[in-house]
Amino acid sequence: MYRLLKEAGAPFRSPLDVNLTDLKSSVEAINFNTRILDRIDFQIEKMSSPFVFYDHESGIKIDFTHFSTVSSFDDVVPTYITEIREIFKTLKRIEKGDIVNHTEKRAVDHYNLRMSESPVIDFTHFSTVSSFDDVVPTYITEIREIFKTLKRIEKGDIVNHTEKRAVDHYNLRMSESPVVGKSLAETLKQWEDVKKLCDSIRAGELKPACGEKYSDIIFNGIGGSYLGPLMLIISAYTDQFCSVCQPKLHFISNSDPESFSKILGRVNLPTSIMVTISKSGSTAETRGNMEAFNSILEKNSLPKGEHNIAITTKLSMLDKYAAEHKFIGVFNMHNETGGRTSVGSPVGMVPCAFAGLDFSAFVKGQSHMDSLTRREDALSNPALLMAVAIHHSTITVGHKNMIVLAYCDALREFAHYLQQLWMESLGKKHDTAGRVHPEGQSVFGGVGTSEQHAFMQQVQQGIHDCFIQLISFRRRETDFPITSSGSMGRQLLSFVKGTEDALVKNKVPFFDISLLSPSLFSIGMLVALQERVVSFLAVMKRLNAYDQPGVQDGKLSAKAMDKLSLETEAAMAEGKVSFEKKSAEEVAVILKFDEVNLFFLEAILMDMCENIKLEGSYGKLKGAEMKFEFIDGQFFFTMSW
Ligand SMILES: O=P(O)(O)OC[C@H]1O[C@](O)(CO)[C@@H](O)[C@@H]1O
Repeated sequence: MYRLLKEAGAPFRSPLDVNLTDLKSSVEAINFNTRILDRIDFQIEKMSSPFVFYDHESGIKIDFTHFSTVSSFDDVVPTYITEIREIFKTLKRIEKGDIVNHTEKRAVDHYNLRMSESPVIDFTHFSTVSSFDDVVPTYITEIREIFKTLKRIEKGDIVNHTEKRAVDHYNLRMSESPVVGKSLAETLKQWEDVKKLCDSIRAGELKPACGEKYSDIIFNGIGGSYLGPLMLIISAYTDQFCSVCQPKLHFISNSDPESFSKILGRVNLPTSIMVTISKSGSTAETRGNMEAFNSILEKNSLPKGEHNIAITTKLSMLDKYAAEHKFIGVFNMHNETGGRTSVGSPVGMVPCAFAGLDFSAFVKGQSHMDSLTRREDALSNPALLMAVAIHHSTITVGHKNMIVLAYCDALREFAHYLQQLWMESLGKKHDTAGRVHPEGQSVFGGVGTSEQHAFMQQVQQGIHDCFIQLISFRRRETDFPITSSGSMGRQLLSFVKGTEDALVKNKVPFFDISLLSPSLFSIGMLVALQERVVSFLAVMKRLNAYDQPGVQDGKLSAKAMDKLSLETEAAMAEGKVSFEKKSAEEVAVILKFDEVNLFFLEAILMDMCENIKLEGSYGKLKGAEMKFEFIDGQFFFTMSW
């Protein structure tokens, strides 16, 4: 700073010859950047006000001005010099791992956990940012806005203006939350309730009418009501979860009769529970799966209540249905918890409880990361550095794609999880002022080294349209000797570093996030870090990160198709309509449809030709036959009874 000031003509002879107040006016006079002005303000505050502690790195300020029993620290501190010496000796012993809890003969490791479990993020090879010292100040206005927005979000202000809602996922894991009823303590209380029910099911204390222990849990949800739970369970058990967990766990997400039928083939229906997860309680795919499951229960004379649990918002369609049918468990989430950020709510709790996982470690990890990403000093805030690096990269080079490569099977679902978090949040047509300004970040990825043998060829040598987020863990729990690398774990490390080295040579920018181990605490930190980066990027790009109007477009069109499909079936069944070699347009006339979407109608007619005989598909058209012909580039349909 001294050098820059000298170059800019400030009248100082040496770095020591600087009076802070003079320095400030000189800086103002030469119109230097505002970040330096802020720093000087802090220094002046620190020097002129001896009762205020301010740590520039973390932004912590403690004001002792009105602690009247201490008139001056200068007088009081020396009277405790012996004790202070002892404090520092003990601090060193604690952090070295010495036994300091003598009654229980234990070391005390919470400081060590926090120190070593925090991620290390290495931006050395993020080549689009040559130096944060240069780049950060260019975004000072955006950074100010970021912290204003962060405070507004955490205070519970309405920040999702299109949906007129607050956004509460940060409050759910905040020790001291300003929003009543939403805090880490409240979340842990709800976790205890969830565990009580799930543990009694797992232990066989709560049984269905047949008297046997529940054997199978089917999680039914989509988007954020599926990706988070699956990601957590995979992080603990990889894809072996189905055979490892008791009761057995299954996931159904899509509307896919084939996979639904496979799940039904694997479970023992009289001892199964479907856990339906839906914030809105009305998502079509999820509702369809629950309806299909319940009609099979009914066919088998099994009561719905004993075989269903719901996670949803109060008074949603699902909440009312669950009350009506006396589901064995209903856990409510808040309206302000967005689907893609709901993993820290009952959406993540219930799957963790059934999988025997400690959800509290996950939210504590989130909470810890939130405190790091609240730091107002850019250089010590990991989310802010990531957001600046990514924003700068998209602006200067135009990188629109982010590849997430996690070197650990535990994170097999992580890229998929991030895809929703990032793309549903940042892929927007309008900015917050309502102007058309399409934005977005395409996210894809998977696990290294597997992807090394899949998409990495293009990344290394093909078009340069992406940057990479690499995630790896420093400590392993087990290992196996192999000759080429010494051990399997060492081979993985060689591949992480080998890939990074090749990326440097091929000039592909990346940053590397490394954590101690894939514990739930670490996964909580990772999730919270990405949530914050997304929040920050949304401010920088002036987007509402919390709505998803584009998804609504597809949902509404599918509803219109549903309506036409039902009307077509009903019209054909009424009077047993027959026709021969008719185009979709002609069929519309036969069925007396005035205005019709022919693109939809042709797809429906084609589907009838292929599936009309299938039990369960077109109930009203039982006994009808249908076929199609393709003549001169057009489809013609024939129907007979
Ligand atoms: O939990 P719900 O309400 O069923 O919604 C499922 C998913 O659908 C969306 O609303 C849109 O895809 C997501 O945001 C959400 O996670």
